[in-house]
Amino acid sequence: MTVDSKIQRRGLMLILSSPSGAGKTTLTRDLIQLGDLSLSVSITTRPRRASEIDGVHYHFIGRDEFIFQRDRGDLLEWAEVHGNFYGTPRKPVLNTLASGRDMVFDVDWQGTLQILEHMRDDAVTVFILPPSLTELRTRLERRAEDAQEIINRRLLNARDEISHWDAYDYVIVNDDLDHAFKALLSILAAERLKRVRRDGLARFVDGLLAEDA
Ligand SMILES: Nc1nc2c(ncn2[C@@H]2O[C@H](COP(=O)(O)OP(=O)(O)O)[C@@H](O)[C@H]2O)c(=O)[nH]1
Ligand SMILES: Nc1ncnc2c1ncn2[C@@H]1O[C@H](COP(=O)(O)OP(=O)(O)O)[C@@H](O)[C@H]1O
Repeated sequence: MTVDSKIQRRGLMLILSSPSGAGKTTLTRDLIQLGDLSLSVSITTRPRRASEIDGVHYHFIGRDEFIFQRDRGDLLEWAEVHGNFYGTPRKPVLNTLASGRDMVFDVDWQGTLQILEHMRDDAVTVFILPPSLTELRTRLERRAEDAQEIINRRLLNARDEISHWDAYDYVIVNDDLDHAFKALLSILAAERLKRVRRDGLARFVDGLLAEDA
């Protein structure tokens, strides 16, 4: 471990948004496999897809339970997307960031704006664009996880989601997956080095200046 990498800092919130099918879940999965970021597991009222595991991809809950948790103030943010409720449990986020570990969030533009309102300094926002809407349809159909009617609804919502692209710090066009992933890693690497995040820097510099060299 280098001296630089040992300087203490608070965890950051890497927030990814995109229209459905642009590749957020794939990019998030690849990031988590690196092992040094945690995924914020949302609660949702959406039915589970065949490939999804309860508690890993989402916590799948009923509408009444969602409203109960929301009204009790358990959520950092929440939104209704494609007719379902989604929300980010607050406690795991605050604990993880305080421990210095970074977190990845897959939330829509409404959730992103709510997080920015309260936690701007911790957040890094990235919008993922598809190379074209035709390719977006192809990806949703090839993924084959949703009924045609649900795919159509997601495509209809895509223009609205995309219209919020300019609220984000970074934008990546996910044409080639490898290229998009590398771009994401560059963003993460640079953001981890930001002076304002590194609480331990002042102490390190004090130590440097006090040295009797
Ligand atoms: N605001 C908010 N949006 C979420 C949350 N979890 C997921 N979403 C968004 O909900 C939308 C639908 O997600 P999902 O049902 O997994 O479908 P997919 O995007 O087609 O894989 C996406 O835009 C997600 O980013 C959350 O906790 N809060
Ligand atoms: N760059 C890419 N080129 C081709 N297919 C991709 C690319 N990125 C993702 N996909 C595929 O597109 C589909 C939708 O991706 P997914 O990550 O589920 O999107 P989202 O989470 O944004 O809805 C998946 O089948 C995924 O394997």
